[in-house]
Amino acid sequence: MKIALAGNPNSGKTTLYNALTGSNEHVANWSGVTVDKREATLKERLAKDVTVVDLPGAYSIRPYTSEESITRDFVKEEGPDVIINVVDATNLNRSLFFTTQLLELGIPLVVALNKSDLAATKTEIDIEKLEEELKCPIVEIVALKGKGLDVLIENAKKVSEENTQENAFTSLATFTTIDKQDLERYRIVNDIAEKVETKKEMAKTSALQETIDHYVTNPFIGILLFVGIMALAFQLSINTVGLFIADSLVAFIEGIQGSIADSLAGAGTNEFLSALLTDGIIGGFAAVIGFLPLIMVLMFILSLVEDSGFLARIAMIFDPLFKKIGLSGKSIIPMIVGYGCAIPGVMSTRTIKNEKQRRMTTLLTPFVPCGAKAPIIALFVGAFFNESALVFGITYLVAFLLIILVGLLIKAITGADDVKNYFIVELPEYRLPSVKRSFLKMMDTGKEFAIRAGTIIVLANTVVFLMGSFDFNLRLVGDSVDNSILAAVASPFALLLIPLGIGVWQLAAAAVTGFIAKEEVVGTLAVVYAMSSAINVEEFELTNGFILRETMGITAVAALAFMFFNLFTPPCFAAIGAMKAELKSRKWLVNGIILQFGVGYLVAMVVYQIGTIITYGELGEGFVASLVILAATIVYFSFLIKTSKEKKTLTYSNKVAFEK
Ligand SMILES: Nc1nc2c(ncn2[C@@H]2O[C@H](COP(=O)(O)OP(=O)(O)OP(=O)(O)O)[C@@H](O)[C@H]2O)c(=O)[nH]1
Ligand SMILES: [Mg+2]
Repeated sequence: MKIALAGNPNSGKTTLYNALTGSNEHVANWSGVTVDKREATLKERLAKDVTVVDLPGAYSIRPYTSEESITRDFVKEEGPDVIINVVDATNLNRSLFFTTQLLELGIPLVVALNKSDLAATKTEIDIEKLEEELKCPIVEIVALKGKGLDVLIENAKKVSEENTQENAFTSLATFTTIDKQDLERYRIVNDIAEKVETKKEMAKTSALQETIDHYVTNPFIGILLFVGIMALAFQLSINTVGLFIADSLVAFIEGIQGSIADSLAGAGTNEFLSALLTDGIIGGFAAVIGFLPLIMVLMFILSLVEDSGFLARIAMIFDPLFKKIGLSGKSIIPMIVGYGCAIPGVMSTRTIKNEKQRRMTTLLTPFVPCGAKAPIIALFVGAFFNESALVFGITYLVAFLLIILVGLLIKAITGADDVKNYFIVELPEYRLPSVKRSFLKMMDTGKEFAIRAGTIIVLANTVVFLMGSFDFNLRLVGDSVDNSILAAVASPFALLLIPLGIGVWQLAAAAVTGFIAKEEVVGTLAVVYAMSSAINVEEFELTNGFILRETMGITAVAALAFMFFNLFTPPCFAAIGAMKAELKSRKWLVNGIILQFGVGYLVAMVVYQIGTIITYGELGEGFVASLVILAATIVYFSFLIKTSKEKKTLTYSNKVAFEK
């Protein structure tokens, strides 16, 4: 037997799916989380040989977005034996529109009235009456707590065996146009909802929520809170809890590293080989994995914040700005997802139906610093700044501001569409975040991070170590690393980075390898400076990471520039692959990558040059070159914007001529 879970976005389908099958698919407090279908076997305890399919949320059987069509295609073409229509009981009226459409398919259907825990405080739904109206069984459940699942599955089995699903809404078929049919459907659904539902007076909690929202959605307070929370998250992850765990972890790995080095030396192993193993492979791995506890604690806190509904408020604050750049509030969701990893973030742009908005969002999402970029931020703010927590919070804010500015730029270049943005961000309710779910998410991110550190990163570190150990004649370079292949390959890139204050081949090599995976920036630094110990968490407690500062020989302002360069140039190759899949246009992909490069480079350059003048009262390196680059960029973009305007007027006059 195959059961399909269908219903409106955010109704709790995936929560139910996880509860029914024991899976751990991503659930979040907003619409459009699931963008593809998923299948798993029902827990044996409930019934044997049953497959459950989780589908993306849909408002209507006639799809508006590509993931909604996944839902339609599945229920129409693959014909599940039963549909469980997950209905958010706090939103009955809106949900029934889709329910009536599902009933028309004639597939056995059970309505799972979900979130009945929340609904209890707000409305009262007469279940029997509703069953009569819809002519299908209705089961109250709380997916979150796994309540009512037995009854739900029992009913699903029963309707599937009877297989006599009636369509209670045959009258609708007589309407000739879709629009008229939809209007009539709204009317019918409204009637039903009125008959079966008694709304309670606004509960105290809702009133409190409104008061809170009044303050939190004030841009000034909201953004301040956001920076504060990020700073606190940093403080907790790097200075207390995360540091404590990281300390033991790194000490453990270094212990292993030491004893391997000793035994290799004892066995008289080739010096180069033992260095490759201990400094290159284990050292680089340790440098990256040392950040694991930090990332995990950070993800745990962010996941709590996300679950509480607060992140959606931050999105709200940016909504008017987003509308100004021709995006809608919907574009915010991919960006919130993107703080974990840009790949699912970019993938969730699928929920945006307007093509231009979808493409813009795809290009803007990677500007959000993902989890893999967090070690870079932590390393540099930790080593170079006294107020590291604050700088950490501000970095995320800079990312958001950059998104707005780059959005404006894209809009200016591609020309504004005349799309009206009716979309309103649905503000999920505040609630106590689930520690368990945040914990699971943290473990998930941690696992991913550890796997990457153990595979891609180890591989990349090995290559970097080898390139750094040999010259082109394949002779060991020993201490004169400047003669190595790595130095030779990275030096041309370093030239380009001079106006950014980071024209050092080691840093260039780190930035380039960052495209394999952003953690590798840290990994490469550890290998090229043979300083896994400088990245060792203990050093964060030292006077501002003096060692790191001295080894790199760059100023704090240049460190900031290096960090921004790595954060805001294009994401890793895997994320670029995701961008390619969602953009579905070579032109957008190529120009998009050029744009991301330009932006990351310019931001870093401007920060370095202006920062150097302000902080040290002198001109930065490559000052003249930077002026030339800036001027050239301005000319280039003005040209792009101008030609786009001309093209627009051209098409317009063509059209007028045609109409004449
Ligand atoms: N209070 C309460 N919250 C629930 C319940 N079931 C789900 N939720 C919450 O509702 C939100 C949405 O849950 P999801 O399972 O992601 O919803 P979905 O229907 O899969 O959403 P899309 O994938 O976007 O279509 C999450 O914050 C859940 O924790 C429930 O029974 N009670
Ligand atoms: Mg889902």
